[in-house]
Amino acid sequence: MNTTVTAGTAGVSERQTATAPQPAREDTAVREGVTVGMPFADDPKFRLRNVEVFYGVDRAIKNISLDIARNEVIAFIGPSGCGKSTFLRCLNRMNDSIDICRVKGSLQLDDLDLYDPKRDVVELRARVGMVFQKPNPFPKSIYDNVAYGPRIHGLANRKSDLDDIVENSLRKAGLWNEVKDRLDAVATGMSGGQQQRLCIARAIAVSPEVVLMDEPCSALDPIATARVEELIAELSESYTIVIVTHSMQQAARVSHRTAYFHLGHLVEVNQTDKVFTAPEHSLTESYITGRFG
Ligand SMILES: Nc1ncnc2c1ncn2[C@@H]1O[C@H](COP(=O)(O)OP(=O)(O)OP(=O)(O)O)[C@@H](O)[C@H]1O
Repeated sequence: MNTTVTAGTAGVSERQTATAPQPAREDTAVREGVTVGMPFADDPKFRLRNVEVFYGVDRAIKNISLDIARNEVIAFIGPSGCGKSTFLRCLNRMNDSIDICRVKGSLQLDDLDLYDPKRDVVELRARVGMVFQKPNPFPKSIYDNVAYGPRIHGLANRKSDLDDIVENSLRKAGLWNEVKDRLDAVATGMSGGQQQRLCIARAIAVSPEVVLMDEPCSALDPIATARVEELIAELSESYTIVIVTHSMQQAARVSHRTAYFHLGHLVEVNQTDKVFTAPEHSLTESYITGRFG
């Protein structure tokens, strides 16, 4: 990661310096729109301000402001139902498919307004790819799973170009050696871990800038999980990665910064080692020490 993250209080002051004295441990109160730690970044990939998400009349995300730096891996953690997936899905407008869902606030990817009504969502999702909890390969061949996106986005003019994209994507996903002799085999016949790496290959085949991962290892065994975690480290050299995880060990292993969500609020964002060794907010501490969750 090559972007400086900065301290700040959402909606109040974005540009306190990173070296400003840290406040004493916050009490257990959550103050709406206030996030302790380092929620902001210089020259961020995503600039998200005063984001609120409603399902009907229920407010699932409550005035959250956050920057996501270029080429960082940021982990979203927090108790079940606190809004991690809802917030993640705002980043490539996955929530659009839920009729009762409404998103408010300012959400920018570079200088692009994500929620501009004229935005081409298919194009946006090519820039901001997604890997889901359960591996979901298409019931097609391994080759066609990876070639699907480049084909619909017209990224390859010749068969040999498409072959190159498929091979490179499978290599980056750490799967090439396992599948190069059976590219025509149906993808649903692979192991769960292989299927998830195939889904990662499929996501990166369209050269996204960001990969969103919603609990990508929850259906995998420890060996397949370790492989995907290694892959996240390798991919972070080229992509910005946002990962929702229930595993604090996983957040600690793979991410640069960790964001702690609580009842729709973003309570704390800090460098991952700080979150797990010296959290600033007492709610973060309670969660990481297992007092609730
Ligand atoms: N499609 C939906 N319709 C209505 N409410 C929803 C919908 N999806 C999520 N919610 C509600 O929004 C809130 C946040 O849910 P979300 O799934 O984002 O939380 P989460 O932190 O990702 O949870 P988990 O860790 O259990 O996956 C919850 O109260 C949930 O019930």
